[in-house]
Amino acid sequence: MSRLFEVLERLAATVESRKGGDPCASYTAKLLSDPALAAKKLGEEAVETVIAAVAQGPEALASESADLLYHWLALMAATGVSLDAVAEKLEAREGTSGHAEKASRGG
Ligand SMILES: N=c1c2ncn([C@@H]3O[C@H](COP(=O)(O)OP(=O)(O)OP(=O)(O)O)[C@@H](O)[C@H]3O)c2ncn1[C@@H]1O[C@H](COP(=O)(O)O)[C@@H](O)[C@H]1O
Repeated sequence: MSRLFEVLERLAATVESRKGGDPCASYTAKLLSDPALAAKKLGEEAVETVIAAVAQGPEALASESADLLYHWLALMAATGVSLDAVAEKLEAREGTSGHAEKASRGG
């Protein structure tokens, strides 16, 4: 697991470094310059991940998951949502069962 986090940390830094870059030279810069495009691409990658999970097997799922995580990092950077803000949300949920949280909303 720590290998994934190390890769994600490097990738997040690379994504940040593309801010203000040339969209013709960098696909990441293209996503960062257009949050709607970044959101659309994330949606596509999410669907492709689901298809891989239900119909294509572990290798495809790993590959689509990598696409998904890259595009998610790009969307966060494109919209200015810090990774710390996401971490804060996850931390606040630690120890709370999803069932209990849903019940507290009357679900
Ligand atoms: N991890 C990735 C990564 N994963 C996927 N992709 C790109 O995401 C795109 C995915 O689009 P699709 O699957 O829809 O394929 P497509 O049909 O060719 O794309 P579209 O024409 O629809 O945009 C492809 O162009 C992939 O190459 C990535 N592009 C970049 N990175 C990382 O970002 C770094 C910086 O990249 P640049 O900003 O392009 O220099 C790279 O060194 C990598 O580490």
